[in-house]
Amino acid sequence: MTEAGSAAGPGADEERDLLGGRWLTGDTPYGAMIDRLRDFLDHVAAAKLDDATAQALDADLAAWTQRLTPMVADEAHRMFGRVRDAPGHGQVFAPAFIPDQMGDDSLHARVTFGAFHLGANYAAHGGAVALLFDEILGLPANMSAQRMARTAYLHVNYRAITPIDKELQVSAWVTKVEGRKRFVRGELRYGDLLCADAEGLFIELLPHQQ
Ligand SMILES: CCCCC/C=C\C/C=C\C/C=C\C/C=C\CCCC(=O)SCCNC(=O)CCNC(=O)[C@H](O)C(C)(C)COP(=O)(O)OP(=O)(O)OC[C@H]1O[C@@H](n2cnc3c(N)ncnc32)[C@H](O)[C@@H]1OP(=O)(O)O
Repeated sequence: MTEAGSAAGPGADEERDLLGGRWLTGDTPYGAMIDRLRDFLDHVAAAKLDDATAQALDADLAAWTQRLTPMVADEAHRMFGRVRDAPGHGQVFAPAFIPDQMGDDSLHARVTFGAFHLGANYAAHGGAVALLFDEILGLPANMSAQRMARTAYLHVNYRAITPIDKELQVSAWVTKVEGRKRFVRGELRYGDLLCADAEGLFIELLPHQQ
């Protein structure tokens, strides 16, 4: 594999997005690998390893790092975070959200935080919740934009513990558009319980900022 587009196979989605890259679909070998990587990170985070297991895993990871090093590509040809129908669109740093409804100015999704996103006491890390909101609010902020909109601020209110390993509901909707400015609100719920809400300002970039 030398570049993302050619490696993705016949299932690859050639459509280009606002960032100038390609979107892939989950039925590609890359999509399957990313699903496994997310699951792997949750298993690493949840496990108590003995020394022999840690050493074996370290050796395997070192071999894979070496194998991947010559495949480093420029940003437009990278695949990470570009699997349209994978949880968290294949960005395993982000919690595993699955969009159910996506309009021009709103989004409803399910999300499950795993062990990888644990803060303490089986609750999600506050930074992971903020990361989720950046992704989830950023999508409707960008859907109808001509150019990419960047986060200018993101205000998160933590209202209750956000549990891991439970399916949660997350929503985001544009509340106001003023020139290049898009104001977006979001909520994260576990059933009737409001875990967190957020407000973000996203600013559409000028041509020279892209
Ligand atoms: C699952 C399927 C997916 C399918 C998706 C398909 C398509 C979508 C494609 C792509 C979208 C992809 C992903 C989206 C997801 C996530 C998005 C994450 C985005 C980020 O994670 S991105 C990284 C973090 N982000 C930064 O790295 C920003 C650093 N920063 C800057 O790059 C500049 O700062 C910039 C450009 C923001 C503005 O700079 P600038 O020079 O262009 O504009 P300026 O400063 O003049 O501000 C203009 C007006 O905004 C007001 N204003 C500015 N800042 C304010 C603030 N903080 N508070 C209140 N007001 C503020 C001013 O007061 C003025 O207001 P006024 O016009 O009224 O005077």
